[in-house]
Amino acid sequence: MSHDPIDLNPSTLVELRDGIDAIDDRIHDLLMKRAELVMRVGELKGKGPAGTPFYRPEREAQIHRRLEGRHGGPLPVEAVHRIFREIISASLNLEKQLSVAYLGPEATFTHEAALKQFGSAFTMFSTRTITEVFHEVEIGRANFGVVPVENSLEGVVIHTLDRFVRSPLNICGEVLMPVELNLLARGGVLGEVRVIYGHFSALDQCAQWLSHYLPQVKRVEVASTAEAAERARREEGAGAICGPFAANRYGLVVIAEHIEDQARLENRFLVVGRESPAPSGADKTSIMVSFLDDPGFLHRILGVFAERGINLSRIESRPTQERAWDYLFFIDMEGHRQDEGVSAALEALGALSGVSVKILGSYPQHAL
Ligand SMILES: O=C(O)C(=O)C[C@]1(C(=O)O)C=C[C@@H](O)C=C1
Repeated sequence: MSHDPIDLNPSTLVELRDGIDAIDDRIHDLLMKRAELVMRVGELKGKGPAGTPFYRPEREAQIHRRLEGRHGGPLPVEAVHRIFREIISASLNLEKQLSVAYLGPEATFTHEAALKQFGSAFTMFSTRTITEVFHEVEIGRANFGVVPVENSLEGVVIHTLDRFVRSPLNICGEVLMPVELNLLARGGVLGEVRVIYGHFSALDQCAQWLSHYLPQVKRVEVASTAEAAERARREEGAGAICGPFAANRYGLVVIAEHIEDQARLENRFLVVGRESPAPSGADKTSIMVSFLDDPGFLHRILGVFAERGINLSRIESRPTQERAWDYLFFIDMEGHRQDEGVSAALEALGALSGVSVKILGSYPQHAL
């Protein structure tokens, strides 16, 4: 492809728009060329052994990290990530059509996380519970599932951890999303709000703001932020605490932005599936460990990682659901199970008598 150089210093509106048209033509041509290459990648995968994965989160993470590394210019890097998310999503759709189940209803934070991970070319459907997300993937009705696992204020989502105990699925990815909570309603006037609907954690996260600005207004707990938005859409004088994503979907007006009491809240979600991503260069590994209720055992387990200089990013304990007072530990560490240090630590852990280890997955650290 040879092109005329694009004039970056035009002076009139017509010339500026001519320049934009010329650039759009090139972007369009290049997108089609990229799609042709991706289709050839898809053909190679199709000829590979049965079960060769089409979705390659480690490769996608590398693409995003590489772009971030070369980024410069007026567009924010988040916009670049969003654009490439969609390019990759549409490209993968040429290789294979894949589906994703997420904890619904529509317009929840988990839905937003699923779109952030997979883009909009995937077939997506919601389920009512976390267990159903796992089930849909386990029986093959969805290729992947997205579930919440951690909220930086409320802590861990126990249903998700508990479900891993009896699920054959792997963790294939994580999505981190800053929490933005807004007050929404059909009309945009604070003084007209008579009742506020919200998920219990959203109400909790905004408690100070609500007490200060709307001390007399009744707060009603509902099952999800999406349900709160639905109620606010139907009821006169009702407000809902939701993210901006729900505001668009339910046609509500934002009355107040960022009403969360604590800045920089973050939610973490997991992608579950049957595939095991290859190393991406910056990965995490999650495991589940159970051991005899013996003094010093936890110390020995943690020692296995400390001796090898492996950084643990999270440790969470849960009752085993089998015997009272027996505990399971969920441990996240930096590195991929194929990395030398992590693989040696996992081997040493498995060799400790009285310890059983289940590897839940190695996956790229959140890239965007
Ligand atoms: O590199 C691959 O394996 C591809 O299929 C190409 C591509 C892309 O568009 O760049 C598409 C989907 C994969 O999840 C990763 C990357």
